[in-house]
Amino acid sequence: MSTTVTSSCSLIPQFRTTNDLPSSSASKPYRFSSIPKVCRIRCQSTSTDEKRNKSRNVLDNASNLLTNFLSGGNLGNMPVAEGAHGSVYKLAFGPKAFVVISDPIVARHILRENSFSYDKGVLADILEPIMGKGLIPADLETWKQRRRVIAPGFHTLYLEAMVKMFVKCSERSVSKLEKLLEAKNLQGGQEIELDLEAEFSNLALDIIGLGVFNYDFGSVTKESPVIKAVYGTLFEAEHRSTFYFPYWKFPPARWLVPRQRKFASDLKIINDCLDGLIKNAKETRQITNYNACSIVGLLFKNVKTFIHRKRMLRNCRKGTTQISRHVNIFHPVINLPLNLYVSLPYACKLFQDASLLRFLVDMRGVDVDDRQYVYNLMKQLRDDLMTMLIAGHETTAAVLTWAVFLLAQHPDKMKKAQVEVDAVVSQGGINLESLKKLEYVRLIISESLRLYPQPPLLIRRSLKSDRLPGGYMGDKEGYQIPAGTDIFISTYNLHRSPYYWEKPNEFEPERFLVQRDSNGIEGWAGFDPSRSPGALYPNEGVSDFAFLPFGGGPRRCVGDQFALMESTIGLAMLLHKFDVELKGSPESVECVTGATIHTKNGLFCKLKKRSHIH
Ligand code: HEM
Repeated sequence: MSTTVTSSCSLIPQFRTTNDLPSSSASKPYRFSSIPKVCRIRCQSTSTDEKRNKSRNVLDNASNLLTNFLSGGNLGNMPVAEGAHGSVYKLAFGPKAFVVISDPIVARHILRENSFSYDKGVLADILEPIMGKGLIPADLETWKQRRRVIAPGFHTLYLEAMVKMFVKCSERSVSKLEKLLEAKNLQGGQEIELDLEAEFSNLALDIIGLGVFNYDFGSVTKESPVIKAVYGTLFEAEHRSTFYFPYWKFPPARWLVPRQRKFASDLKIINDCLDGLIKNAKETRQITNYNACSIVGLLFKNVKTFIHRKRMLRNCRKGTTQISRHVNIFHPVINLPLNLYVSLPYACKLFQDASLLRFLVDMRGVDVDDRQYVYNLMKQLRDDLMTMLIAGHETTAAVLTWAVFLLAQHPDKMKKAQVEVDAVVSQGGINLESLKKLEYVRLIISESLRLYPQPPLLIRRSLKSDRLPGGYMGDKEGYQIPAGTDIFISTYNLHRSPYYWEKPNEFEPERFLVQRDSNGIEGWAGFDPSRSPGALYPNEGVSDFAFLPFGGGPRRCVGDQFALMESTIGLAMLLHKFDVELKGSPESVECVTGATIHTKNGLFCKLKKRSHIH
């Protein structure tokens, strides 16, 4: 049972519904939350009755005391959450104060300008048992090493191979729906009713399994112990994020509490599966002799270019530079033979197994004589894979769910998207190139992420004292915060703020095409798509940190393009075949658990085959 704290503050998410938050129902085992109960707040009332004010003051004083005690400093002049929206405010929550940020200037400071003064705080505490030292919860030192290794994995050739896989997996999902409809037709029915959220969850799981470790969960068509274990782990993450104290940290609880025993056994199933996949990837490793390219390089250009090339290749082998850059340094015309020599073997391998695991194992190498090294490498790989499995699954499923939820309420926009999709499909189908023509579908995905960001909060903890900017309408002097301050950057508030968005609560995918000036907001550069020419999707750069679906700064999502392309393709292929209507009232479905905003009881829809499809 989840407790909802009624507050007059503007901490996200502000729900339109007054329904209770979902309990940890067994019918929805895959719901994942990585944000603790303290974030699960709804703004329901603006009542300022004296009694509540008094108790709030008591709480505020208590939280100040505790925060001072824990971090040796105080939150000084920062306003307390009381009724009004604010850029920066302090929220007394039980015996602890949290700082809530709903301002792009302050978000930019924390995420980009002073990013290395913050770590993941509460989020890391919760995720560490599951993701270990994976990128999301990792401390700064670990993160620096890991990010350098993983980010290059998302290079252009990889994304190209992924697009093909997204199409295949989406076809599998759509064909399952078609079969259901055919069966219904036999009984005289014209449409099927089903929970699209569950379908999207299966699709996203299959895609992430193939994209990250070339493992086909096949969850669209079957269940397996590994899938069950994945959902079980996510379920436990949700429990942990919403429980009052971390009892699981006491070793006996791991044996005595049945759910903790189950969690351990789920983790073991997943880890065994990952270990098997890593072992297999290691055994089938084919060392591409990238250094040999340096000899061929002598034939080309001058010595300076050669040295530069050699350095890039060395880095590439170590995994410290991006393969896309590495491929680019071989000028396509001048160095054609060299280019082919390097990229063909890699491209061939991509054809067989394009997964990130393949890339990480091939590029990093394994010194089989050093057992400790191998152990660490295995552990590191496992944490990385687990992190991406979790980070890339529920988030994408939620984006697709909300996109359909919004489209079903705007049939004109659904039609517009279908016209676009039909044109692209009739000209040869969906691929990386034709994705560029799916502009409206891409905008729909971005607008869904604006209205329903996943996660709705970014969590940080200050590692040292800092002075936050005051932000729009805040204190010009800014706000001093001590080390240890817990911070929530409320993307949900930011994405729906009337200061940065016109008609902020309306579904208007076209808004991303229009420039918006800073509206007199000092320190904010406004919204300007031309700041990121050629980008397929709007980002924090074009909005100067008013649009943060993938975070911003160095700890920005590493899988953003993967996720956006996957969602665009999944949605386009569904809309090509079906008209979708919501079953039930839209107001009754909005709900949240930490990492994703999801529906209360699934997204039940009616699917009708479109008349032009035979
Ligand atoms: C629509 C889908 C997705 C959304 C909305 C999303 C959102 C985010 C956000 C907001 C962050 C930053 C968190 C923070 O600053 O605290 C993040 C980080 C991350 N995401 Fe995603 N993500 C998505 C899909 C994916 C996918 C598909 C992958 C992997 C294949 C992925 C891997 C990661 C990783 C590894 C990080 C940590 C990056 C770092 O700290 O360096 N995400 N994601």
